[in-house]
Amino acid sequence: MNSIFQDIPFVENPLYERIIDDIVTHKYAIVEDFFNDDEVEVLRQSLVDKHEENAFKKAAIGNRVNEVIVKSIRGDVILWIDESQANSAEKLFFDKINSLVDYLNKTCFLGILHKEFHYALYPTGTFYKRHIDTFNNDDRRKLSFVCYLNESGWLPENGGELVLYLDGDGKEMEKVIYPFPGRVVIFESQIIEHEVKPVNTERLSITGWLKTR
Ligand SMILES: O=C(O)CCC(=O)C(=O)O
Ligand SMILES: [Fe+2]
Repeated sequence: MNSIFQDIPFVENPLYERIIDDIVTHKYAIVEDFFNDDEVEVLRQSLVDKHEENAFKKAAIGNRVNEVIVKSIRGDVILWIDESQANSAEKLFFDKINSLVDYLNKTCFLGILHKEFHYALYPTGTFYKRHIDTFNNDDRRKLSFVCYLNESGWLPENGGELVLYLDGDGKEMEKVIYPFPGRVVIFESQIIEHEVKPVNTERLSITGWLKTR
């Protein structure tokens, strides 16, 4: 019998399978070249244009109910991205994100229903102290997602490393991750404490969360 639920063949995606494996095993995944050079370029240009239009705001800590700006904790400026108003760069961004989210939902029963993403620019000298991405009054964030949009040739001496604090058999272990362009880091929002070390030059990214409910 024909039905609209006729089997659409499920095609295994090796990259997504690897991401899922890494998250299940290590609580985080690092993906090189999730966005290729051209994609990074258009996304960076979109960030830079909006920043030049003065659309960015100082980032706060806490959520929208409960937010305060504390420069001794975080110094980046951000702009939330509205998917319904996406420009061509942002459409390309959400196409890739949505493809991964669909796959996660088909294979992992994570139940991701919502997402939220913002551009972030860390001016020279800024940082984001050690923290966790969920709030006392809201635990819907399941996966944190950071996508780096820096120019190619990012040097370790630029600083701005993302440090994940992991559990290495009862002993804390630091995983240091450089914000190389095209690289994406995904981690469990409710578990992984992390920080952004001080930057010695501007540092550009898109950060977001995949959420339940
Ligand atoms: O930019 C990064 O590497 C991480 C940013 C972050 O931790 C956050 O925005 O919550
Ligand atoms: Fe964070």
